[in-house]
Amino acid sequence: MVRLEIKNLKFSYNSKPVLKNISMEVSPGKVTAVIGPNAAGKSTLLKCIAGILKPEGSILLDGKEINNFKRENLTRAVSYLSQESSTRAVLTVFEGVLLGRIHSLSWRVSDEDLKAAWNILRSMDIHKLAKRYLNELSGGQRQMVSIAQALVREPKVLLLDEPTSNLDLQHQLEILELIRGLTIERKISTLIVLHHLNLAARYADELVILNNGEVYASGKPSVLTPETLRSIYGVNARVTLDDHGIPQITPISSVRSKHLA
Ligand SMILES: Nc1ncnc2c1ncn2[C@@H]1O[C@H](COP(=O)(O)OP(=O)(O)OP(=O)(O)O)[C@@H](O)[C@H]1O
Repeated sequence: MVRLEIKNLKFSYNSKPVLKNISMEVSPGKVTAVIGPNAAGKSTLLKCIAGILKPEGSILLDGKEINNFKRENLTRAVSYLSQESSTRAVLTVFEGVLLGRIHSLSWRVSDEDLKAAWNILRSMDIHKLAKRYLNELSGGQRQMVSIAQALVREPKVLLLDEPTSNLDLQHQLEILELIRGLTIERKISTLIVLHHLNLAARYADELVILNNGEVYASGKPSVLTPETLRSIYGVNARVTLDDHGIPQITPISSVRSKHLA
């Protein structure tokens, strides 16, 4: 169980500021969704937390700066699934998932590693793909395998960048249910970038709305109000609450649109 804290995070690409003083927390056993328009800085934020980019400010795991972690300890604790994960290696699905446990694989694959790979393939209902080659899969199947690679490591912190972007509706729901279930069961601190606002409202405990490199608002899904959607996304939308008090968003028009009411 590891608490993730981010304090005054700043990052620039070639002196262009992309993250401007971000502070937020992700609690163990909770799913926090980062939402916001294109180019808001969502992927950059995840890359900073994963240790791929070196920002200013603090990223703390249980109060310890990630800069002070040895690389192997950071990759053991934090599992990161990027937006553009692809592999050119000629591997089967099973081998690819097994590689997700690279931190524990030594010269010999343990029974525990094999079991963990099978278990995750089964729980995602993709075990029938086990012997297929990764480069022969559909985009959605490949995305499922990438998610399996991230989960098989049994991380303390899970960072997922648009993990459901290529999935059909049934798989989107199944995967988000699985991620939510594992987050609660294993007390993972899960941070997930999602564009689909209704799914974010339904599956996340907390939302962080990024806009132009800053936290515009954060809190329970009820932060998604028509005013926020208009201000952040430039859309007119209706927001109703379902039986559980979860906001359901119906987009109506772009505020720029001249043709729609
Ligand atoms: N490698 C890079 N070099 C220079 N600028 C970059 C690089 N990667 C991203 N940027 C810029 O940083 C800003 C934030 O990009 P980022 O990918 O973090 O946004 P995002 O919120 O994840 O967007 P999207 O929803 O479109 O995926 C954008 O203006 C983008 O053009």
